[in-house]
Amino acid sequence: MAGSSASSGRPPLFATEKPARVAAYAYRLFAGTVLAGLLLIWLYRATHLPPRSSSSARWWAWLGLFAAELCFGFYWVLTLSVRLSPVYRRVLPDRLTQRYKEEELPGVDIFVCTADPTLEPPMLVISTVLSVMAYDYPAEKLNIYLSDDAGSVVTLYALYEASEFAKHWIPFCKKYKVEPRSPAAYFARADSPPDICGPKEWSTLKEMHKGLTDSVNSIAHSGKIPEASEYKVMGFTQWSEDATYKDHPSIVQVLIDGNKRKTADIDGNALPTLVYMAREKKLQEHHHFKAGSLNALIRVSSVISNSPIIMNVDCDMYSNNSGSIRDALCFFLDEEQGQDIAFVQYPQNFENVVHNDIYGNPINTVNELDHPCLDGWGGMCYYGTGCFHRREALCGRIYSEDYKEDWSKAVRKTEEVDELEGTARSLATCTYEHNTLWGIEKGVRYGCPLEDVITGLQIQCRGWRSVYYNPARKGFLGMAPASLGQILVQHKRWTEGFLQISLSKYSPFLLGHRKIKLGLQMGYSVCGFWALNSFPTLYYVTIPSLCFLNGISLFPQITSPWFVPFAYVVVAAYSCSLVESLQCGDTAVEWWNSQRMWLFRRISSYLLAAIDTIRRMLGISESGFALTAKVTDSDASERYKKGRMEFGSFSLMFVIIATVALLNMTCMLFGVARVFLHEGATGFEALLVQAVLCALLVAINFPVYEALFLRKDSGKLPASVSLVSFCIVLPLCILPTNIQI
Ligand SMILES: O=c1ccn([C@@H]2O[C@H](COP(=O)(O)OP(=O)(O)O[C@H]3O[C@H](CO)[C@@H](O)[C@H](O)[C@H]3O)[C@@H](O)[C@H]2O)c(=O)[nH]1
Ligand SMILES: [Mn+2]
Repeated sequence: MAGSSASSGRPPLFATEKPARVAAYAYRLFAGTVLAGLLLIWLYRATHLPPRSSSSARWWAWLGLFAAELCFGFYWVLTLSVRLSPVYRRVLPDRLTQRYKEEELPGVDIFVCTADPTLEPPMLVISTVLSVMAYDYPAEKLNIYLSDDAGSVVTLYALYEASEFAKHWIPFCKKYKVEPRSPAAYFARADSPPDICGPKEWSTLKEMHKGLTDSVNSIAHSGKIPEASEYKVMGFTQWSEDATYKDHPSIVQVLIDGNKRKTADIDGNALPTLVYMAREKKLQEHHHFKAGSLNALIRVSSVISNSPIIMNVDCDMYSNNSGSIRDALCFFLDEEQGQDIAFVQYPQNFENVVHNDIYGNPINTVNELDHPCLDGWGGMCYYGTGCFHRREALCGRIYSEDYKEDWSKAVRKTEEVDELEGTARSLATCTYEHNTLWGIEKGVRYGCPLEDVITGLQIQCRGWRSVYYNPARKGFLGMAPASLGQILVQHKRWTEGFLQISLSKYSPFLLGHRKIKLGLQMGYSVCGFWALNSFPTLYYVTIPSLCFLNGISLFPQITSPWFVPFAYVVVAAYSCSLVESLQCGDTAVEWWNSQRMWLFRRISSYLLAAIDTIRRMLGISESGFALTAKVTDSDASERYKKGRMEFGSFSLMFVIIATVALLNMTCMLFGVARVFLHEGATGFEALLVQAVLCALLVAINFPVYEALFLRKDSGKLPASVSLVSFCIVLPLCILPTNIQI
């Protein structure tokens, strides 16, 4: 165990553990053998280049493979950074309780973001809000802010209803220590009351929650709020008829003023402060998506509560662990090791993933292996949700050793709520940031679809550290997209963001030079260069198969000693990945599914992201933020549960996927037929590796063939995609390969 707070004489509030040394050495040894295999492959490619004169197609194909293998090799070296040096954190919240009285604990501001009441239903949003309102933390110290980028009256209505329901829900949670504290998640799972709770109390609350759900859903459906007078006196009056999602004034409404204690729960206890904010939007002003709303929240909260700790979650990511605030504080408040910690990131876990998820959604290996390694290098990334920040660090402060945080500093500039709301509104106008450092040096960064990662990197480059905390009871649960199209679009946005960072002056290697460790720079680049995998992968899954069809051999014969490094690298890499996956809790089917998703993402999302990034760098296009839908229609969600991939509509990404799948099937069928007809079984000797590669690609693409030929439901691949793919595959397969290029 590292880091005892020896000099302060106080026992530490958290512990850091490293795996046994022998495991680390064994991994290094293994990595060394794979590296040796890679070097031999490169050597083989360089020394066996076919003469150009005999077959120029073979020469070109060979060169391309060499380039692809060089790329894979370098990328693999980068990925070593997320396998060496993991650390695991454990918190000791009992010590925190012993050391700090409740009134000495710091204030915490929690930000929840939503942007569209259709894609993000208000009921989902308020379930998240209620879950964070019910944290096991003194209500006077807790302030919840909801940013509604749509400026939707329906969302405010839902939040108002939630504030009423909270008066019953929070005391219930605290009295019976229920988990999780999202009422929707709780009632979906619990079918009987907690032990000491009477059935009447439980069923009354359950009914009340059902009433809330029905009323919010029906208002969301109709888009009209009830005429009843109570709603008119609130911020509802501020909506004018012509306000739209993209054009509306700033609205700040304090729904529960924790300071005034006018509003108490049914037991007479204080409730956390609850604020609704819709920042101003104008068509001609760039609003910078989520980053813009987070920065507006930082400013608005600074005049209302100004807590030294800020936590932010996406609207679909409810708190699943009521102890998370205290856990996170163990890091910040540790006298010896906490001074330079800027943020504590929790992993992203999903509530809606099914067993043997077809999209490989459980990201267990990333959560269990990659992230602890980033932490080991001193800098877990900021992933935009489920993250506790030190306000000062988020607002641009450079770390210095003599800096001491004043945890009790929360200020409230005025007692009058009207005045407060007025000041807060002026901080949420779209002109406020003109000629300021907001979005550049202050707050969350603008101009990148991955505002979170670049912001985290910048904070680390200012001398701060971050930690990763992955407790057994998950801190947060969100919604994973459950349709292929949505996943690919989401990954395209992320990949574009990562590549943009990697190719800019904010790249981890440039910005982080001498500021963060080399291992961390490489760790960032693992995702940073996702996009660059796209070209070699696309090459590897098409050219060797086409060459197989045409009888062009590109790999050593199975009897040649050069076959050994190829076989070793592939078998070693894939078995290691399978073992890791199983160790982290995935099933073998999930591993196989995630390999398929890797392939799909690389040839579609990553490829288009790379192309779009180049276009953006040339000034041809601008990056946006395609919101991920959090609702799936019921047929589609049934298909998801049955493990059917959801295609449905025409998209360029589906065309690429279908084309690669069709191409491989054609090459396999006609390639095998050609060898047998012309050369007999001995003809396979030189083509065996390609035949196996082609067969594996056919096997992994099985769901695509199903969607192309077998399925009748509305999630199959549309005929237009099949048609375009056929039109591409056909000429490719009959293209003569003996032309001199
Ligand atoms: O203009 C916008 C767009 C989005 N959001 C909010 O941002 C969050 C994330 O959007 P979502 O569509 O769910 O994107 P995801 O791809 O699921 O988000 C992941 O990736 C984002 C970066 O691309 C991070 O910001 C998120 O935290 C991370 O969960 C949601 O709460 C949205 O309401 C806004 O507030 N304003
Ligand atoms: Mn999301």
